[in-house]
Amino acid sequence: MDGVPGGPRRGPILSGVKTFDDLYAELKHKADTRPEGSGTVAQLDAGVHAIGKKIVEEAAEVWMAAEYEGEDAAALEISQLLYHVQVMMVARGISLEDVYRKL
Ligand SMILES: N=c1c2ncn([C@@H]3O[C@H](COP(=O)(O)OP(=O)(O)OP(=O)(O)O)[C@@H](O)[C@H]3O)c2ncn1[C@@H]1O[C@H](COP(=O)(O)O)[C@@H](O)[C@H]1O
Repeated sequence: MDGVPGGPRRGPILSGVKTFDDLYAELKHKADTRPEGSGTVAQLDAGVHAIGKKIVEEAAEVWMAAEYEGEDAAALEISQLLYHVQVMMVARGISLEDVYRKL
């Protein structure tokens, strides 16, 4: 996603790895440009209700993986939950700064 406005930003620890901020910039870019075949665009078109259901589903998968599976499986589910939360942010026009201000 090099060349996408707003990202990528590489820190010393996560060199070469997509960060939370990178992903948000990528999803925002997808929303703005609506490329063919983008799952994110399909999710955005499905709407806030459908995205919300996906968040709940992924949150349950995080819980189950954390309780019954290994760290790698739990990390995968957490990454998917973060993705769907970001899709919701883009759908509702909530920026990273809006959220960071609440942390
Ligand atoms: N990080 C993600 C990501 N995490 C999760 N997902 C979606 O969420 C689903 C979660 O997996 P599950 O196993 O729960 O899915 P499932 O129930 O089998 O899937 P569905 O039938 O609900 O799609 C995946 O199938 C993906 O559709 C993601 N989709 C996209 N990304 C990243 O988002 C960016 C934009 O993606 P596109 O919009 O597809 O180009 C790219 O960098 C992608 O790597």
